[in-house]
Amino acid sequence: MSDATIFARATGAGRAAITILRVSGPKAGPILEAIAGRLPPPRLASLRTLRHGTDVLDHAVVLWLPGPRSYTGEDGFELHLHAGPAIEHDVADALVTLGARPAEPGEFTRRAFTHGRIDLLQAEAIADLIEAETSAQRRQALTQGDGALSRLYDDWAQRLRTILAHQEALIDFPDEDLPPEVEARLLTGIADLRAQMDAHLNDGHRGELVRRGISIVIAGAPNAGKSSLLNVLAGRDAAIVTDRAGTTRDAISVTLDLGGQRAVITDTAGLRETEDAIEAEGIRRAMFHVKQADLVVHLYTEPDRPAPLADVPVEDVLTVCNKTDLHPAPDGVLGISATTGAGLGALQAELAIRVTRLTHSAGAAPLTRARHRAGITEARDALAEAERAAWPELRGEALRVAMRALGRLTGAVGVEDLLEAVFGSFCIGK
Ligand SMILES: Nc1nc2c(ncn2[C@@H]2O[C@H](COP(=O)(O)OP(=O)(O)OP(=O)(O)O)[C@@H](O)[C@H]2O)c(=O)[nH]1
Ligand SMILES: [K+]
Ligand SMILES: [Mg+2]
Repeated sequence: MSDATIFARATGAGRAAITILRVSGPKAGPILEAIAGRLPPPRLASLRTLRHGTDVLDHAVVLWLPGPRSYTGEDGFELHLHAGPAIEHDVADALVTLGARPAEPGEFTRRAFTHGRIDLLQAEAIADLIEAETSAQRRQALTQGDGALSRLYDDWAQRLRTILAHQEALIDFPDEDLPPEVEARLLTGIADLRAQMDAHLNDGHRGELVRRGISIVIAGAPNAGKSSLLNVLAGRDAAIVTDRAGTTRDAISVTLDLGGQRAVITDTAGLRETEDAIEAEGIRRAMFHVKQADLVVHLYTEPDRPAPLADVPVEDVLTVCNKTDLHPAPDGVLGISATTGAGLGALQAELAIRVTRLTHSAGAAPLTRARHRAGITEARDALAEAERAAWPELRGEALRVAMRALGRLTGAVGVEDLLEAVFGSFCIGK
C-alpha cells in the first residue's frame, strides 16, 4: 500500500487560474521524467511542456521535490496546471497510465507521519489549520503544528524514562546499598510530574474551546427579543421573530467571529410555564442548551424582572436588558435595543472580553482534543497509582502504563487503531 505512488488535487474545486496536482511515492521521479522530459532542479519552479506520448497536455510550472526533505518524506512533485477540467482529467489519465493512483483522504499527511516527518499531534494540527475559521484557531493550530505540545509530552516521557530506569535499579538490586535518597527522589519525581499533568488538565478546556468554538446561549422569558438579538448579531434573518410569545421552539445556532475567536451562538425557546406540548419540548431543549453553554446571555426587558436561571453558575451568566428604546436599562445592567442597534457594540465588546477570558492561555501549549485529555488523564491516573503502590514491581508497572499513554499521544507507540480516526477526517489531497 505505501509502495503506491499517489496523486491528488491540492487546490480547491471550482473556477480558478491554476490547479495544483501533487504526486508522492517511489515512481514520482520516473513519472515526472516521462511527462516533463527530464527532472528539473530540486525545489525550483521550472516551466515545462507536459506530454503524454505525443499529446501535449499543458505548459505548466513544475516542482521536483525529492525525499526525504519533502512533505511526505518520499519523492514527489507538483504540477501547477492551467485550471480546466479537460487538462485535469487528461493529466490524471497520464499519471494513472504511468503507474500512479488517486490518493485517499489524508494519505499525504499519513505518509508524512509514517516517515517520521511529523508526529500524531502535528498531523492533527494540520487538520485543525485547514479547518481554522478564526485567527485564534489559526494561531493555536500553528503552535501545535510547530511541535509545542509534542515537546511538552516528549519532555514528560523523557523524565518518566529516567524515573523508570531508577525504579528498575531498585527492583534489580534490592539488597545492594543503594542510597535511600534514590527512592525518595524517585517518588518526588513522580509527584512533580503528576502535579504538572493535573495543571495541564485543569486548564478550563481552553484549547478545546478555541478549537470547537465557545458556546454562547441566549435564554430568557418569551418575547424578550432573543431571536431578534441572534439575528442582529448574525447579520441575517436566521430565526423567526414575531410579537407572539412562544415563537421559537427549536434551538437555532449561528457561528460568529468574536474578536478573532470562534463562537457558536444559540437562540432558544422563551422560558415559562406552558400547557402546550410543543412549546414545553422547546423549553426542555432550551434548558439542555443553557446547561451545556460556556456562557449564557440572559435577556430580559424592563419592567419585568429576570427570574434566575436554574443550574447555571452566576459567573457564566451575562444579564442583558433589551428594548431600551421603550424602557431604559437600570444602572449596572448592560442595555441594548435589538431594534435600533443601541448598545450592541458594547455587548459585542463584553462578549469578546468574556470569550478571551475563557480561552486565555498562560503561555503553555494547551491540549486541544478529547483524545489528548483522555491520554493525559490515563497517564496522570497511572502516576497516582505508582505513588500509592506498595511493591516496587507494581510501581514499575504503573509507570510503564503512564509511558504508554504518553507515547500514544505523539504516536510513538501502538497507535494503528487510532490512525483511521485521525486521518479519516482529512480531505483528499492533504
Ligand atoms: N421596541 C422593541 N421591540 C423589540 C426589540 N427587540 C425585539 N422586539 C420585538 O419584540 C417581539 C419579540 O421578539 P422576538 O425576537 O421574537 O423575541 P423572543 O425572545 O425570541 O421570543 P420567543 O421566541 O417567543 O421566546 C417582536 O415583535 C420584536 O420585533 C427592541 O429592542 N425594541
Ligand atoms: K416572540
Ligand atoms: Mg424567539
